[in-house]
Amino acid sequence: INQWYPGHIAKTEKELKGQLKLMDVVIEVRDARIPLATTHPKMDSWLGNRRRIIVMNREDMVSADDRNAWATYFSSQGIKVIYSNGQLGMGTMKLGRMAKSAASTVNTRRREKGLLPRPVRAGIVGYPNVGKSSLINRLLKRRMCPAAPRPGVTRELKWVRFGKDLELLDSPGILPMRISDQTAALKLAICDDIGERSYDFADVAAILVQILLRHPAVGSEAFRKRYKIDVDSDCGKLVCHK
Ligand SMILES: Nc1nc2c(ncn2[C@@H]2O[C@H](COP(=O)(O)OP(=O)(O)OP(=O)(O)O)[C@@H](O)[C@H]2O)c(=O)[nH]1
Repeated sequence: INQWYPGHIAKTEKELKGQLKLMDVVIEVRDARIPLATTHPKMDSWLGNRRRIIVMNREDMVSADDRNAWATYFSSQGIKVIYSNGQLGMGTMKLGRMAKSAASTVNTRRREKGLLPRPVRAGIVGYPNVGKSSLINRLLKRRMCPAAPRPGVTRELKWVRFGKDLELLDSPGILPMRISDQTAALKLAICDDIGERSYDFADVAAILVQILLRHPAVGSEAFRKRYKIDVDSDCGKLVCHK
């Protein structure tokens, strides 16, 4: 899987850091199928002491067992997660409430300094194509940002009021992709979270088949049933060819 141009990564990183500075609370959207592959190792250091809420989007694409397992995993690290469906808008009201309460210290501090309270500023960030725009549209119940099934379509900066004490950055912050981690990159390609031009479609398909053949819940029997092909000792490439 190809690396982005270094210049492109540096620009995205700079843009993101500028946006993060403006946020009281950061809503990080991940793909619930591959939550560890849809974050960046530098995320913690970029956040500083800003509060973070992790949104596991595309909850419709994972089983209840997997949802519970990930929730347990994150809560053991003291991280709050919320599941959402950007298409149907599930989880968005709760997210609004969580964002407000996560950043309530902003106004405690302002009051201590004798300042009037101001709306809490929340921003949505995440990898390309994880569902950031869909989620913002759902939160705002309007189609403000273009939601497209194509990675990397959004830009520009504007705050939008959400209720009387929350403001939302209307354009999502895009995390620069960590393509140097090939295991993560492969998962992104498989889940269609990365542009098709960045990888060889046939190679990724072959690896996916290989993974599925070895997976206890799938295996060669599933291939036999679904595609009516015999795949016992075949490699992924051969199965794709069949
Ligand atoms: N199945 C499913 N699809 C979703 C969900 N949320 C978003 N999508 C779809 O995922 C695709 C990407 O959604 P976007 O909202 O454009 O993603 P984005 O993160 O804003 O993408 P960029 O602006 O390219 O960074 C669209 O085709 C959405 O319809 C969800 O919860 N479940």
